[in-house]
Amino acid sequence: MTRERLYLYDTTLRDGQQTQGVDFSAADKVKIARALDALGIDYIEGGWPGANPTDSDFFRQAPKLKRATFTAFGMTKRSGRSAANDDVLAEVVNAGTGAVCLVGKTHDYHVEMALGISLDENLANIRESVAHLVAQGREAIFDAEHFFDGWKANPDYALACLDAAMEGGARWVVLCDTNGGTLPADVGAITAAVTAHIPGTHVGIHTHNDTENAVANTLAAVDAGARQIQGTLNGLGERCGNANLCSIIPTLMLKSPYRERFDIGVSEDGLKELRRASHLLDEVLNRQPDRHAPYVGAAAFAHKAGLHASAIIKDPSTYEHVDPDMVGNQRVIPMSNQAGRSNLLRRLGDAGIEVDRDDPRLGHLLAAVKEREDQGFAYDSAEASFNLLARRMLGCLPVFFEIDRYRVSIERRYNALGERVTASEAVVAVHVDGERMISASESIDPVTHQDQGPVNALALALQKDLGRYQEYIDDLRLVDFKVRIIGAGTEAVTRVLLDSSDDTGEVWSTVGVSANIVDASFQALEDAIVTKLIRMKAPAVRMAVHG
Ligand SMILES: CC(=O)SCCNC(=O)CCNC(=O)[C@H](O)C(C)(C)COP(=O)(O)OP(=O)(O)OC[C@H]1O[C@@H](n2cnc3c(N)ncnc32)[C@H](O)[C@@H]1OP(=O)(O)O
Ligand SMILES: CC(=O)C(=O)O
Repeated sequence: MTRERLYLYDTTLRDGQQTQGVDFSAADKVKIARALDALGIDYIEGGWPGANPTDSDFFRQAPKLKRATFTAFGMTKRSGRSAANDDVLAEVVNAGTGAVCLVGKTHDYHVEMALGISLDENLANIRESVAHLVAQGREAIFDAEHFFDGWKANPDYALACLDAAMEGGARWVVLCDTNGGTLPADVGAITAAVTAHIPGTHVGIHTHNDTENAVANTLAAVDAGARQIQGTLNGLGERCGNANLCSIIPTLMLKSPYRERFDIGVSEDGLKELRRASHLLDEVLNRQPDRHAPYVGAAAFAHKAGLHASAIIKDPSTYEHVDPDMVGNQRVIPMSNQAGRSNLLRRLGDAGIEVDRDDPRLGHLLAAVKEREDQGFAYDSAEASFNLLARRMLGCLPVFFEIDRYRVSIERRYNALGERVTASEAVVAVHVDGERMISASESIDPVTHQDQGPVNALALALQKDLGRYQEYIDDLRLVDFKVRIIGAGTEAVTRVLLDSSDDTGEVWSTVGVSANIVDASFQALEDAIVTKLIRMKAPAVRMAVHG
């Protein structure tokens, strides 16, 4: 079978920017465009030049892309003027990109209701706008807005809009499920009808995720002949999002029948960078990555149940649909009350702790994990705390410092401007190899001068002076903090999960459980610091007492 080329078109910087709460700066866009280019995306849509100052700025300082075609987005010309005299279109064309994508109406109702023009006038606007791009030497792409709904209402007219774009010289006509309500069988049937009329090598697909079917709809369109795929990183996009390229790309490369039939611009090495690109977007948006995202999520290859872990150790394919390494991800065998001995052994091996399968201490550790999970600890999320517990029970936990006591105070008062404010202070006393050190800290944000709360004050105090260990923890940062009340009434306890990081960019999670939220936080904090010291191979004062 001869292989065919599928083209990937990324609209993170345009449709992704239409997500509520997303507001890229021009610098953010440059960073994301570079990552997409490195990944092997064919077209990178940068935004709508002229629509807002950020997009205009971004196109002015457009990044030099190595292989992707940089694309500007706009709309077809308005009626009553020529394409050359339409000021909105002019700004789009003047951005000087190799390709230009214009959205145009293809649903007869929208033409008459939203644009208020005749159906023929709309066809002429599409044809002339596309021809104008081609006359300027640009690759022209036509985004056929509301195409599937339009087809259901009036297929002849929807198709006539595509024909008008093709007559104007469009390289691609892209079928858009703008409202995201079409289901895969309809997308497949309608796309097949289109590709029977216009060769699929000119047909693209743009789907929205309003029924959680954006990826399935995209694949249905490819099955029916579409050869350009529009989508976004992490499925960002208007309302519920667009088709997620982080799911589509590995599916095309690793799954039958796509891997046997198609080539895309992403190489095997590029595929390993997908997870990084996904996380880069989260970083830009200051969002926690979705742990359960297919292929790229931290839990995408996490095997919690004992039966799964036992078989995984014998052959990973027993519970994995692809090798995590191929998408730059890794297998995780978390510890939890679902775990058996196999989970435990695997997890210990990952942490560099070698134990014989028949070692009786394994049974004690397993029982301890299950008992502590019953109390509220969550070791499947807090791998670092699991490692510390295991080390303690197996007699290989280094002791660096010991907490003597801590104290936290919170005050609410009125400042000099008469505003109600809070102030948190903490004092921590630690012993390091016989030397007692006391540190105090208050928790004030240096920029906003706002109180950052008692846990932050404790963290600052604990990290302020650890004597000879101070140099090892200078780059330690707390990056996320989650609090959950477990149980109810007088039995309720607080669980705190803390994510920490350092200059390596790696993140580790720790957990604390107590009836007191500050104490639960302090436990998680102490585990985070001990983990950092172990990671840094800091010399221990001694080993913890076994068991
Ligand atoms: C399906 C999609 O997601 S397409 C992408 C949508 N993205 C955006 O809208 C974000 C960027 N848009 C904008 O910043 C603004 O809408 C602008 C700058 C483009 C236009 O702003 P304004 O001139 O103030 O118009 P406004 O946004 O109020 O309305 C859109 C106008 O475009 C017209 N229009 C809509 N689609 C088209 C089209 N395909 N071809 C021609 N005209 C169109 C509408 O009829 C309306 O005109 P009217 O005000 O005469 O009724
Ligand atoms: C063009 C586009 O974003 C849509 O129709 O959804």
